[in-house]
Amino acid sequence: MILTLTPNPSLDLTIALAGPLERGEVQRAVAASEHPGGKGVNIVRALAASEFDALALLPGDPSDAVVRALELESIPHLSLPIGATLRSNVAITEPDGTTTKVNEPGPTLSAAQLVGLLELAVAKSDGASWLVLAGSLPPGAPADFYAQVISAVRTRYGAAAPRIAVDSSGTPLAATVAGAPDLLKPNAEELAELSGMGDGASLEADPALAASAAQSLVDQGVGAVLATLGAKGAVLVSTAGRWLAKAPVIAAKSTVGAGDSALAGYLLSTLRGDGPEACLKQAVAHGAAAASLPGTLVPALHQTNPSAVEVTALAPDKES
Ligand SMILES: O=P(O)(O)OC[C@@]1(O)O[C@H](CO)[C@@H](O)[C@@H]1O
Repeated sequence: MILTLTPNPSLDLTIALAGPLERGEVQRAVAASEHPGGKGVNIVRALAASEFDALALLPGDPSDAVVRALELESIPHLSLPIGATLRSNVAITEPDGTTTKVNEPGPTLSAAQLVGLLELAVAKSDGASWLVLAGSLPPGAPADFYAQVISAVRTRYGAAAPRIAVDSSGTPLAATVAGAPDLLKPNAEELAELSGMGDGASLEADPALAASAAQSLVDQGVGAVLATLGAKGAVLVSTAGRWLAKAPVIAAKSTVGAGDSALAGYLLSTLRGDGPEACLKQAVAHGAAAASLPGTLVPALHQTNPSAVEVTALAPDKES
């Protein structure tokens, strides 16, 4: 089973425009859709669509729109009541696939509620294959909240602990590196910030540089880094090697949730017992399929085409 923890989930509203976004103008939308979101929620939506056993843990009252949407869509979840309304995030998509995202901060969680979420993650980790710590942290959470969860789960289960993946950003992501998670899934910008090498644009343009940046995290004890590089594809770096997967050419409709789908594809591929190259292929196939769907729709396995993804091994850095 794949377990995800999303401390700051959202109701994702996607608004599609008929033309480019014009700042300061009134524009008419041609379509709008709403889905329960947050990175870990999207990962479970993608896994459930492919009938993989997955469970999303999140804060949220039974009456909250996010929790009700999860019920309605039959997405496996367990929510911890917090007595506050979860956030709404907005994505505006243009016909060429350009997506502008505005995310609310989310409700403040008390120390007791955060302990409740951490304890829920520890309890539900029993027998799980993966635990994914996903998304931003809500106001009130300490920056090392994910690091605390990693430590608590490993203390509780030792060698039987699930493998731990982190899909976050900024300080909450950086604070997990010392805890040696099994997998990090940064995008180019997050990888640049985390490694101190280049910037988002330069890592997307130069996958070898992205691989070097990922290597610097593996050298610090991270099990593997799956770095998504937008339309360029993704690189996977671990002690076993480094690979680049080129993304197939697609007509992008909305990139929201593409990275989450890529991680879902990678995780389900590990559960099939695939090797690193096949896992990377499935990740990029899932990400591409998600980007070609409108809004935050996530693909099922049968909607992905891993055979269209080309994977090549990358040479190690000269000094490593
Ligand atoms: O504000 P965060 O937690 O970093 O990201 C939240 C979010 O943008 O991530 C998902 C897409 O990856 C969306 O479902 C959601 O709105």
